[in-house]
Amino acid sequence: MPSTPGDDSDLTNHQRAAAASEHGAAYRLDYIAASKLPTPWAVFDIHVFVDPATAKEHLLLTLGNVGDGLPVLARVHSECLTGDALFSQRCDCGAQLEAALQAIAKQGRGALLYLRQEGRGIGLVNKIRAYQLQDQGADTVEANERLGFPADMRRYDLCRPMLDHAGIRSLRLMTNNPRKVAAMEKLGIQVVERLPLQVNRNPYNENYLTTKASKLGHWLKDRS
Ligand SMILES: Nc1nc2c(ncn2[C@@H]2O[C@H](COP(=O)(O)OP(=O)(O)OP(=O)(O)O)[C@@H](O)[C@H]2O)c(=O)[nH]1
Ligand SMILES: [Zn+2]
Repeated sequence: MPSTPGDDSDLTNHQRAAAASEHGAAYRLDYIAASKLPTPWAVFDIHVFVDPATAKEHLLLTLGNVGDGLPVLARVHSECLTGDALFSQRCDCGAQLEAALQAIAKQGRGALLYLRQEGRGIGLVNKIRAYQLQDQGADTVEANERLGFPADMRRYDLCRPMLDHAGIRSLRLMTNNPRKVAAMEKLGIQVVERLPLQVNRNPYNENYLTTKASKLGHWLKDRS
């Protein structure tokens, strides 16, 4: 298992988080603070939480009254520094983030959970290592496996304290990932509707998206 200083991923975080929620106990996140987050599309409320098991910060953006018991238009988004902040076209993350915030703004009500689970949980350093293997011909799943990681190491039980904090019990979830829908339902969060979020298919992410559909089970149509 590769491990370097600054490698924030990985089995260590995963094991710490798993230990923290052992025996079916509710996952614990500490709520720290909230403020306003003006974006080009709406002024969101931003809430920051810290995971005491991993010291990772996780964010919840809300818009409007989401604690009224009605289903909430929502996106559960895993961190992708390259896509979300650096405009990478290797994946669809940045475009999905923007589209989700725009959809919530249009609705005037909704929530976005920004989970610091970079690289499907393997961390930034290992994601770039995985990209290097992909440059040599591996697909996104094979690259993870060659590095000694499972295809997807993310966990979603940390969503529950964030949703509880906002009083959210049911979702209209924007995702193409069946694991996210199943994970929410396992947490006791009802998914009343699953909304596809297919944006920015391009020559650089064509293979990545095809592999997501064939190996990770994503609901993706050929064209977006
Ligand atoms: N290990 C690895 N992670 C990647 C790669 N490309 C993108 N990622 C990560 O994959 C994750 C994508 O997360 P989400 O945007 O929540 O997407 P998803 O779970 O595929 O499902 P959707 O809800 O349909 O978007 C992020 O953590 C990215 O950093 C890759 O090639 N290898
Ligand atoms: Zn990405």
